[in-house]
Amino acid sequence: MGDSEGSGSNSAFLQSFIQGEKGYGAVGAIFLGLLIPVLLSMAFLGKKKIKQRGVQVEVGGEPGFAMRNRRSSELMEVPWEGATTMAALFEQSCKKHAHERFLGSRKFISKEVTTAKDGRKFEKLHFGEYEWKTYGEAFVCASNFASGLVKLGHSAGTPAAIFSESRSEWFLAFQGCFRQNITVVTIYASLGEDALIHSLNETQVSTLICDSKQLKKIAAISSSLESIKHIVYFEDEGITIDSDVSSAMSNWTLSSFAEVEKLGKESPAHPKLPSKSDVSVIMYTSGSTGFPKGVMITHGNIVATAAAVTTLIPKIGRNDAYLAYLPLAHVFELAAEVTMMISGVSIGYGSALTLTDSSNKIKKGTLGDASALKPTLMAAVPAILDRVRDGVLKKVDENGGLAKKLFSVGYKRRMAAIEGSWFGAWGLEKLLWDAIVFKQVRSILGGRIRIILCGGAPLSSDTQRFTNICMGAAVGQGYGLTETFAGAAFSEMDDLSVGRVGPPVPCSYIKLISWDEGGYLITDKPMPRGEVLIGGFSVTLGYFKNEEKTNEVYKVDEKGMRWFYTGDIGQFHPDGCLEIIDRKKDIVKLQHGEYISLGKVEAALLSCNYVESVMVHADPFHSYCVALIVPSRQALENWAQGAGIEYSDFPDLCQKKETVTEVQQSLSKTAKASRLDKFEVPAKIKLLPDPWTPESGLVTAALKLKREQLKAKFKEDLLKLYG
Ligand SMILES: Nc1ncnc2c1ncn2[C@@H]1O[C@H](COP(=O)(O)OP(=O)(O)OP(=O)(O)O)[C@@H](O)[C@H]1O
Repeated sequence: MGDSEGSGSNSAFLQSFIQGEKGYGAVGAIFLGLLIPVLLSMAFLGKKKIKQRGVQVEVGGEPGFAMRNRRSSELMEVPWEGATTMAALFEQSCKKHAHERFLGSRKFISKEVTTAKDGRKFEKLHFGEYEWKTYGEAFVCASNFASGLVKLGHSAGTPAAIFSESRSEWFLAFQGCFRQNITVVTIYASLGEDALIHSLNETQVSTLICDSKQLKKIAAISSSLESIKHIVYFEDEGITIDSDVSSAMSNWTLSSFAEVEKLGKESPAHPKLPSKSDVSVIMYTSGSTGFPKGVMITHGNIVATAAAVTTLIPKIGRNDAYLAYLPLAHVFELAAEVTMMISGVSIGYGSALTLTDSSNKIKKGTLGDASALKPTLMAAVPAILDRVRDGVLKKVDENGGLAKKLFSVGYKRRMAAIEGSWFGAWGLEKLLWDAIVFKQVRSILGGRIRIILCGGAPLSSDTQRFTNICMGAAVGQGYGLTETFAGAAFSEMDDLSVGRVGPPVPCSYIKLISWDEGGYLITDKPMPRGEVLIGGFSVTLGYFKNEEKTNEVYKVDEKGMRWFYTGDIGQFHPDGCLEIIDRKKDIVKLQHGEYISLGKVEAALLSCNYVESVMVHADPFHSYCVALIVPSRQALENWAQGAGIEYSDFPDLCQKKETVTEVQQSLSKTAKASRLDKFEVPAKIKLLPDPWTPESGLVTAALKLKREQLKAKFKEDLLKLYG
């Protein structure tokens, strides 16, 4: 009774308010207009249940806090019965999708060299449409290639190496090798001479498969290569083989991919198929922590990761097109392409330098790879997405005026919606912003991207949001290592949170163990924290010819499960998702006992407008850190112009006292906004004019810092900063 009276009087009150009994009608309507959504969203938030994505699980081995994917109580090993090896998976997938498009390459039309105002020369390429091989044709081609290798005389029991940029022949040669159970050594096309010689000799490779661009490099080191007998090269139009190259290789056979394929077609060999425990790949790590290590990956490891990841990409299938441009020698790209293959996706190859219509190597007026393919899926490492974001924001800034205002309002409205607010832009308003602002941004990547797989390094929250809003794509963040054939954690597409890498993939467990020395404990509140261990079918055999290192970081528990100790530090959220918060090797204890996490500080400083690349260095015998910075040329030159600074060239601008002060002040602001501690803000900095590229050996192919190489190259500068 009381209740009904209460509600009756309430409704009477509201009624009178709306009807304007006291003259407040319009104000009342506005008030209600605001109040109702607030009440509704409070009610909604109150009821919102956390979606459980990972489930705690009891496992063997060292005590810790372990999690599995909620989807399957048993770890997943294969995508379907009988597909236990890469060779079986390839054959079955090719049969299943025989008439679908599989591997696509763009037709080369012409090449020209242009000269910039400052005299620098640039190669510009003109490509045509994609030309495709179906799954069925790819199987025939790989089988012929395998027979060709036998006919060529490849010694059974020795590995073959692939040393090339990503392209369809890479994938075909890779699959071909498995039809004769040949282990494949993968090598980055950007690898320097010493590391190349080391990896080829260490693994005693007898057949080296490469793109024709690499032939000169190989000829130059031919006298240091101990085991090579055959070279197979992928032909490229416009590249001919010099006589010096063939004479340096006179002790070896030298054949093109097409010749080997033809050889095999003429004399087919019986397939010699592998078993799941055979080593399929020896993959060298990217080398962010020192000299690359050769990881022995079994057929079972590849199959398990691909099977698990396929279940996590909604509606993946033959209607999808995947843009492949990252190096296949990196585990993340290889795992992604095998996942695509399982699902009958078409894979179109491109390159980082020809990706968009305005890419460096694309001739003006011709289409970049993304415009030609119009992909629905692609992979990226965070550094690439950061660059896309910076590029778009710079362009918006340059345009200024109404376009900039609209972008800013649209972005804020969509951001509010994505972060769960009822007041953000949903429904029709979302469509409107997409049409007037974001459609143009999306067209850079062909306009159809629905999911971007991102992994290999931490992705900043800003960039993840930018990708969601401007690219209209969900970001599937993958966490993994070469040692676990990528498969460790993968975020789900309906999870709109940032900074996390999702629950364990269904083929692996993830366990946190306490790291007392670093102060990360599984008993920590509100979330358990500790070193990340990965156990299950994706965990590889260990390091090639390095038992000591293998025994240090791989352990088998009493139940026979293999665990890999990653050295990464993570924490588990209540929904079972993992967040990577640190890396053991990146943590330095300063003179007064504070711990500084170099990676964390670098990630924060990268959001400073002036910073293109940064390496923070901390000497344990000092109480502060210092930093090497490659500044953003355009940002610095704009500032110099505005501030009336005179300089002869960019290196001169970088060494000016005023420039260093300006960048340092800006860094302090960024550090403050990111809530860094005082000891985390670099006390001194050195500005370096030349960018760090994989070719310079200062960053990995996934664009991660190679600290040891950077420290060696800039030893004098670092000493001076501490002087
Ligand atoms: N999504 C991610 N978020 C945060 N860090 C990641 C993510 N994915 C990978 N990483 C980092 O990358 C590492 C694995 O990289 P990779 O296997 O390429 O070798 P590397 O560690 O860079 O090279 P090396 O072992 O030679 O130093 C992980 O240990 C982790 O530190």
